[in-house]
Amino acid sequence: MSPANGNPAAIAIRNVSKRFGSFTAVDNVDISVPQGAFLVLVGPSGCGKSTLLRMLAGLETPSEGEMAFMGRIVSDGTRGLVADAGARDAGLVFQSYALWPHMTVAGNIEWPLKVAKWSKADRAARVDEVLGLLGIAALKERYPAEISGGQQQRVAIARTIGPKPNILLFDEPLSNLDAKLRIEMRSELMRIHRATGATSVYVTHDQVEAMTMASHVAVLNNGKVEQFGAPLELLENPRTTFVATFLGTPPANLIEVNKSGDGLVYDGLRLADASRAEAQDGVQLLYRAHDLMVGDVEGRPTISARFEEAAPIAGRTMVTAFSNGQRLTAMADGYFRAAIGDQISLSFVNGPSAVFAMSGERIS
Ligand SMILES: Nc1ncnc2c1ncn2[C@@H]1O[C@H](COP(=O)(O)OP(=O)(O)OP(=O)(O)O)[C@@H](O)[C@H]1O
Repeated sequence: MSPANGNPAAIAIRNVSKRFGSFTAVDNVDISVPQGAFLVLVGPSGCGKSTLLRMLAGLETPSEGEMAFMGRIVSDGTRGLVADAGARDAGLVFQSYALWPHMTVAGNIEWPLKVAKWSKADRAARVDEVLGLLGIAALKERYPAEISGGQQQRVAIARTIGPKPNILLFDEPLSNLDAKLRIEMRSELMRIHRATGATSVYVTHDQVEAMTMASHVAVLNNGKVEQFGAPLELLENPRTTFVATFLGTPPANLIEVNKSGDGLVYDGLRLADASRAEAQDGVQLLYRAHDLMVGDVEGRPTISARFEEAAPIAGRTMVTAFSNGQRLTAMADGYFRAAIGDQISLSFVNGPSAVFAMSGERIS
């Protein structure tokens, strides 16, 4: 449906909450994305992402708030209104493929087109088109039991995009695939998203998936949106410690420090200027892994830590070590090895990239 005037958001979620009894699974979520956006809902298990997606799909009714696609209300909690799946113009891909076992690949893809009353000729042309788009034309006459898990997932995606929905909804669609296939399918999905021109919403607990695929990311925690924005904006400008430590690879370090004189001090070591903490006495400093280097660096604060593990990444090494019971992630140039339990030096080569109150809110 075309917008009446201006450019309404392809998807607008307005103050939506969902309660199950006295439990609030989705808490006053308010986000909008433009047409063609790839919105990723990311967060730990139980944070409410699937419930939010199920409301977008029309499988759950909001307890409060409303959802609009292209300016048209599709769910309204106050009135208990939920437009059915057909009227929403949205297609859903689950993590389980749920193909119809008694139908061939072509039959599976054709079925929703039959339901939507496409002509026979149009159906045949569209089935061939999406088979080509997903690179599975050779599997056309096979049955689901005769193809691999990765191929089944492609068929499920082909079946969903067949009727050309304006909105594509994905619920952890890659979680059943092995690591290599998952990376391949990530780029495939992006290609399909662009080729269809649809607006996509994608649920995952995998922050790497979120950062690689998204045009917009909503980080959810306990049913609330902790932060919403472009992936790099969230990485460079996290508003809370939750966002700062949930996003980013390798994981970031949060170091608790206290004010002492004009400095912020960790274990007797001055790490930053006290002015960074404003009026607070104790704060948390954020250091990305590359801000903490293995070894002594002249003129930089250095601590001793107990070596735990080393993982080579692109010619460098990600090192995990413990200091005062705290897990730290640092980088070493080239390949680095030590015996578990060895004491190693870690240097803070850069200042903290952010300062947070003990409550988790950003200060500076
Ligand atoms: N039908 C239901 N009745 C009661 N509680 C529910 C229902 N559906 C979900 N919940 C609860 O709501 C919360 C959010 O669930 P949801 O499935 O949306 O989380 P999620 O972020 O998708 O988690 P996961 O990554 O584990 O799938 C959970 O605590 C869950 O137990």
